Amino acid sequence: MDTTTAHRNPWSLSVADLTQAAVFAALIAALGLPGTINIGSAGVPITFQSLGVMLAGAVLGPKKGTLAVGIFMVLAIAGLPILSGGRTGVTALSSPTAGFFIGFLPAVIVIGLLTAMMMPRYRVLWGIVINLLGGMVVLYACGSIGLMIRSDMTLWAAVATNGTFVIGDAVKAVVTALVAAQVHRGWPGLITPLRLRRSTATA
Ligand SMILES: O=C(O)CCCC[C@@H]1SC[C@@H]2NC(=O)N[C@@H]21
Repeated sequence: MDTTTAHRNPWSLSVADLTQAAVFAALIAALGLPGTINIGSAGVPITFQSLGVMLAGAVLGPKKGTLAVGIFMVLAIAGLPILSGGRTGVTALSSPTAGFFIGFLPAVIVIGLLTAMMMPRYRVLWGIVINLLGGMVVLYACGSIGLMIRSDMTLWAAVATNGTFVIGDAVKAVVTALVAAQVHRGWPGLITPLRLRRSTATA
């Protein structure tokens, strides 16, 4: 059986894939250990866990990255206090951070898919744009919807709340792209390139 990256079923999962996803789920949990910084009254903390979500998508791609964030979220909802500040997923879902917590999933999917479309060559500038798109635009959109539902905020108040996070999250997007570029240089093939159209080339 041919097991090269080019010929593998893109949706199959090997033991190595599962291991990588588990390691990143643990990394996201560990990034919650430094605790939280609460600025403003919205009840949404500054956390390093969104850095972990960006890293999962940019380093592992859509399949393994989504699995990593999925494992992390399932463990949090199951009651492990692995969210920043020692909270569980159930606490998060009933709090102002609900939209951000749920938004981790679409964020990693968008980052993973766009990164896989850029591969096999990781370009730092495009990586930064992709991380900003998934880790800020998509995540903030979900977070704002959550704030409107959980905190009865108006759309504008909810969107304005994100202003607190912009600089920190932009730095996370840059750091993620730099780390991902190094990883993909040293470990080509970690992400299966994604093409929208089937190649018709006959070698
Ligand atoms: O722990 C939770 O329930 C989720 C916290 C989400 C915090 C969001 S993620 C995007 C933005 N950047 C941060 O540093 N904090 C917020």
